[in-house]
Amino acid sequence: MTNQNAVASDRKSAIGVKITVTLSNSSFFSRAATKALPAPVRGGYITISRKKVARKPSDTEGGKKVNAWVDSMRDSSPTRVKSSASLSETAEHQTSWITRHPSALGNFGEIMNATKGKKIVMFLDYDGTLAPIVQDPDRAFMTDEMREAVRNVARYFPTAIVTGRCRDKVFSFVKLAGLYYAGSHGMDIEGPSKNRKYKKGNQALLFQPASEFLPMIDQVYKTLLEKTKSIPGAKVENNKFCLSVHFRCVDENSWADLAEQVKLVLDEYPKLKLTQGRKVLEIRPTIKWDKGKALEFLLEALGYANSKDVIPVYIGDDRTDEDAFKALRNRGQGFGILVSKVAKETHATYSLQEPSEVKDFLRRLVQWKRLALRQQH
Ligand SMILES: O=P(O)(O)OC[C@H]1O[C@H](O[C@H]2O[C@H](CO)[C@@H](O)[C@H](O)[C@H]2O)[C@H](O)[C@@H](O)[C@@H]1O
Repeated sequence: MTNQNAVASDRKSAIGVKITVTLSNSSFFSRAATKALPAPVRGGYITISRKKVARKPSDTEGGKKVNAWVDSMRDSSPTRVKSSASLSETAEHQTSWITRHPSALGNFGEIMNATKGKKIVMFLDYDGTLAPIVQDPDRAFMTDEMREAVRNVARYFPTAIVTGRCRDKVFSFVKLAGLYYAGSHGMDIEGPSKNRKYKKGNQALLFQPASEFLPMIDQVYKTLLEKTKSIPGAKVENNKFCLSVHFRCVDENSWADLAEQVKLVLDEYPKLKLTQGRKVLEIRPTIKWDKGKALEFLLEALGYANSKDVIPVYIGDDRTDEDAFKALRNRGQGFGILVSKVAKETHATYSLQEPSEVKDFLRRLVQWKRLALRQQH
């Protein structure tokens, strides 16, 4: 592991004064998976159906790549059940999936029994988890009730928002101080510092392992805006250390064209890579950093890197959240909860159907904690 340096800054934020952290050979970077993993799970999502959609000619490597992105994006956005899958097969599949990934609400007692005497640390994805998926990414607001649930959870448990979004943007949605915010898929982490290693007076933690990529990301953002402006519905979002190219409002027949434009731009930047989310292609630096690494980093910053008494709980809905679910499996500690109504291959242990169930889960967690505290006194 090379050093991960962030630039010192004295810019004030809602959370406090930021400081730089320099991590060198931190144990969590090199920790091998020591605990047995459950049955291997392949990444990605189960394809429920197919729809005819315009494809690029696939006789070139580039064409194949574009087709693969488009197919994969459709597979990762299984919003429609198609006639090709018989209803009974689908129902059977769903039942078997829910048996493997039972409801975190239905199994709340079992989960809480496993956490007894241990410190819960909460990790929450934003889009599709705290806020429902909507057409316009700029209007993906969380409800006041959800905000209240998160505020209460954070009163009792260290809580982090881990998102692909720009950190400032997600803060403007969540509007809660005292939490950790890991934006740009964990490439921009800020929050209160508990670990003395990271603490200097009242200063907070700031960790930006991809800061050297900022000028490149800005350049690509401008190029992508230009190259995609003629495709109706296409939207490019600047998430500071990464970019999102949105397909949600683009006609499916133009998906291949949009993907092709992204590919042509990306071809010029070998230090950037592409990942996929829900009707979105995400461009990010090739550094080995993701939501799983962010989770490990935050546990270390909280002083729990090697603790046996910590239960990290990660709730997320997207493919990029799988890195965090995997990190928990590798630690043999805590559990992931996938937010999904449909069967998806996942490393998460439990499931919840939608953000309103996430809110119910968070509320029950707070009630349980309050009861436990009352019983202690
Ligand atoms: O890590 P997350 O918090 O889940 O962020 C992932 C991406 O979420 C946003 O896009 C998604 O939500 C939008 C609003 O509901 C929706 O319109 C879009 O189709 C989804 O992909 C966000 O806009 C992206 O920048 C994030 O990368």
